[in-house]
Amino acid sequence: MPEASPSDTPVAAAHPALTEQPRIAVIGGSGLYSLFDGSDDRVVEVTVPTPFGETSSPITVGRIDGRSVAFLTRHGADHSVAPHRINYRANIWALKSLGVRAIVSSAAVGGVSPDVPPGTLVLTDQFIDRTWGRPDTFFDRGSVQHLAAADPFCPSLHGLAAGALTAAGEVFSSTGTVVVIQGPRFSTRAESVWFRAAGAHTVNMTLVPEVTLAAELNIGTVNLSFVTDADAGLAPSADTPSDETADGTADTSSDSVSADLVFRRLRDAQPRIIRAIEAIVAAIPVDYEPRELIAPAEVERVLAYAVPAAGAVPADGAVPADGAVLADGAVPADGTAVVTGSSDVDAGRLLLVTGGAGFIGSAIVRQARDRGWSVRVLDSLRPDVHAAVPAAAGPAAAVPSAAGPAAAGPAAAGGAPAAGPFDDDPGVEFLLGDVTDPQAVAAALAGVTVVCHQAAKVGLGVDFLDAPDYVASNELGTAILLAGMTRAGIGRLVMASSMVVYGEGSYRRASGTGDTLRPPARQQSDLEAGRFDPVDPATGLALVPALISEDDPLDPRNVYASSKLSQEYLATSWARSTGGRAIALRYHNVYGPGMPQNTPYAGVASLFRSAIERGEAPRVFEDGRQRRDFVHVADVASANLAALDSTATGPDSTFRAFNVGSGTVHTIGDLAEALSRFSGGLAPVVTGEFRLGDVRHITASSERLRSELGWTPSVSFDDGVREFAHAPLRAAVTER
Ligand SMILES: CSC[C@H]1O[C@H](OP(=O)(O)O)[C@H](O)[C@@H]1O
Ligand SMILES: Nc1ncnc2[nH]cnc12
Repeated sequence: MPEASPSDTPVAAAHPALTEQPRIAVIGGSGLYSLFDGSDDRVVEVTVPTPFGETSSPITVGRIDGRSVAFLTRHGADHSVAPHRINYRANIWALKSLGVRAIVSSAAVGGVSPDVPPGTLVLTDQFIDRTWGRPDTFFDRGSVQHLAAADPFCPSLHGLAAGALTAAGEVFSSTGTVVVIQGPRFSTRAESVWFRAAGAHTVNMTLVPEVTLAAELNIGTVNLSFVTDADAGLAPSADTPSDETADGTADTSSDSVSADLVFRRLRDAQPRIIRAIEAIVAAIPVDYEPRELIAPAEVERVLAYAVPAAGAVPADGAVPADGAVLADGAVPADGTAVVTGSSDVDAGRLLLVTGGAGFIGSAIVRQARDRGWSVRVLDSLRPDVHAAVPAAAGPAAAVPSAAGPAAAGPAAAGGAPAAGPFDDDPGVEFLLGDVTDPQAVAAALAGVTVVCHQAAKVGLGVDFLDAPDYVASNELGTAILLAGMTRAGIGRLVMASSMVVYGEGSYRRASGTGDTLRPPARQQSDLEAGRFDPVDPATGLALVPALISEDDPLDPRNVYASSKLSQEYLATSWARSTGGRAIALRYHNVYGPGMPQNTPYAGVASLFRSAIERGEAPRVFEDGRQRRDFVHVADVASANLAALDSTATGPDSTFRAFNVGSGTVHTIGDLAEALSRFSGGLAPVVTGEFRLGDVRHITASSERLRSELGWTPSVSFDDGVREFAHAPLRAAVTER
């Protein structure tokens, strides 16, 4: 029992419901869902909100041997949190915030070595990590820290625990290397044999990253494991006398692992395990000081991360306590990134917007910030779109990008933090880098909950020589992003697609009879002769344009279009093979403030606006009667936010495409006329010129987006064009 000392004086509690700081915590593994006597009215239950989301369970604070001790059960009180989905960061951050310095963790383990047969208590002192995709550090943004992990468990707590168990008359193994597997499945026989050959004694699913996260916050951990089973069955070996079966293999089937066996053995052993835990707790001196493996100032910085406002994360469990998916919501507590109290389920969490410095991307970033997200932007600031490029602050060892000509510019920064377009908002982290650069993508994905993929080379382009750049930027970029997401265990994606995947719009026969149909690509000779409208081959009459729906056939007619469709197919394959949820938003004609001007990739609204600004008449191609759906960029951004929300729930392995259009049909001539009128510029000139790759009419039904995601556009054509007539465009790109 510890001697009373001056530092025995209770320390003021960090939580309003507590009168004293618990310096010691017990984390209960399987079978250990409560520690204190329920009838003890001094036991207090607290729910600690964290920057990383919910803890596995509320934390109970009671007394062991006169000491205030916090208890948290790792899988939740009803064992509802699977090992790979435990929100380890939330659990450890919450304990640290209460003042905990020492953790006694309990775990059920399988024995893979004859040294630790079922029934053995083991003081684990080493691990081999076979987990993946778990957010496993507090230092993945802002400041990078590298934990010295040679002895991940605290040697002094280990010594104290060994002494306490010996004094209590326990028989135990004072050393043990655990292999931590991803779970929730158990190991194959081959894996089990391999673990043993690698020198491991036990196997478990939860000790990593729990112990290293605790160490990152300078909390010492001692682990008490109970061997419940012989894993896949001990492999025969020279030093193992085994019961042999007829075919000569070892018969350890009675101890082979099953969940039932684990829970049964834990139940039987529970009094012994609790006695051992109590003995260890009692042996920890009140003045125990953990190792300072990380500079205290860095730990303080993590502790100072802003906690989402109450209500930002529903308490009803709508957001699972899921470290792997919820990932990083941590933001510096400088007041700038604190959640505004929105009821957004993802508020405070980290959203990656690729291409977030672009016209549409930056509108998404702004709306996401308004909704309480933390946002990271990965953007290469392509010189063919972005006029002014800040100097890269990244490493000199540039990682070349495959994005073709554009890569010669700032894209080579490899995902380094850089001065960028969001410098006025510390809640936005800007990384200069290209989605075709796997290292930049890996850096950008760290700690991310959901990805909004806007980075792309857009527009009809100059000529076919643009093809490699379209394919590299859009197809290869998406493949690299999806591979990175798979590696990082991120399962939610919203991506920018385009109406161009349909090719020509949808039409009906003049008679109104029959299904909708799709005319073939227009002929040069027809266009030269001013025959712009597709005709019904059967009657020679002009076809009547109809709204296109997501189930209409896909018919990409240029390289840009095929690259967008390929992005959709990649996302479909990714969702199918990883269990992810992907949404593609097929944008119709987006316009609004911040549109890039005078590039071959700019939309028609920007070309008209630029002409008017130069004092020229907007030049309208064909006869100006081409029908389009002009949708304001703010509405496109809100569609993205609705789509991002919807990926938080619903079935896994899904891909769904949605049109994004205003629902009102206008002609290109209407747009030119309205822009001239609202800006007081020259009236448009209808030139009869044409581009072979253009389609005649294409207008969207956005019914699916409205009915399934509850989205409605908020900017009317008149209001939007009036504003756009005077709104700033993105700076002009000059030759470099
Ligand atoms: C049926 S095994 C369940 C569970 O138990 C073990 O660990 P812990 O005691 O930390 O919960 C195992 O690794 C699994 O996580
Ligand atoms: N055999 C085993 N493998 C992984 N985790 C376990 N927990 C208890 N037994 C286990």
